[in-house]
Amino acid sequence: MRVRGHNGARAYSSVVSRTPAPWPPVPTELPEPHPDAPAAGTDLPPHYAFCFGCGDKQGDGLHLRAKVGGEHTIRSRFTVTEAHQGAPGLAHGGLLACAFDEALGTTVGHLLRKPAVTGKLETDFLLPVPVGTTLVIDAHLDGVAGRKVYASAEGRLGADGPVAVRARALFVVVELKHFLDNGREADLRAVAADPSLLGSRPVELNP
Ligand SMILES: CCCCC/C=C\C/C=C\C/C=C\C/C=C\CCCC(=O)SCCNC(=O)CCNC(=O)[C@H](O)C(C)(C)COP(=O)(O)OP(=O)(O)OC[C@H]1O[C@@H](n2cnc3c(N)ncnc32)[C@H](O)[C@@H]1OP(=O)(O)O
Repeated sequence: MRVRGHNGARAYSSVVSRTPAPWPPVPTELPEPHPDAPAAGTDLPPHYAFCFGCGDKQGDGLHLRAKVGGEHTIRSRFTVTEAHQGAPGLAHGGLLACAFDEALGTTVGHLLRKPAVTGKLETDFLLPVPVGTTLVIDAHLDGVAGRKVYASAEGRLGADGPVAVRARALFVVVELKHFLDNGREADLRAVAADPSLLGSRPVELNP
């Protein structure tokens, strides 16, 4: 059914339907884990100390912590603090989306051992997430089609709580050049001077 948006633009109601589209949207393969992929049970280090999602050097960041689950899964935890509010006592939806971007990106990066960036991220917010909650996010690598990598996740209010947020994303594998060409020079130099700022990297970064 066709509907009109508030600005008169023509749109399809299916765009905002709760009925999920097929996923992954294209034929994919599920690769064997990379030989250097961390084993089940491994606690993963922050991938970049200044990352808003996982970095130790971002005071009000999300401080997501991730642990490898099965061959294609990673479990992340994120505790919502006062700094993450959107409404009184409730997490901001954009920050929840950030947590899923991080959890999904960590899953793709660590299991495939390739640099990839988010091309598309969809989120379904099912329940409000109160300050003080630890969101437990189980992310799954769903399939690979060339450079395109599909992953999905659900987040619970505590390990055994109800599902509050679901997300799925397309990541696109890129060369390291992507970061070197586009990153701010001062930050690239800081990483070159102190490689420990990058907790995980497939190759040496030497700008
Ligand atoms: C510093 C080194 C780090 C290395 C680390 C590596 C491993 C270490 C382990 C772990 C890492 C751990 C954790 C990571 C944690 C968190 C991750 C957060 C990730 C982010 O937060 S990252 C920031 C936000 N992100 C961006 O900043 C991207 C901006 N963007 C671009 O840079 C380009 O846009 C790009 C590169 C995406 C594509 O550009 P491009 O020119 O290379 O390729 P192209 O356009 O041809 O797309 C190729 C195919 O993807 C399809 N495609 C693309 N976009 C699509 C869309 N939106 N919807 C549907 N399909 C799409 C095309 O349709 C085509 O499909 P097809 O091949 O079938 O035609």
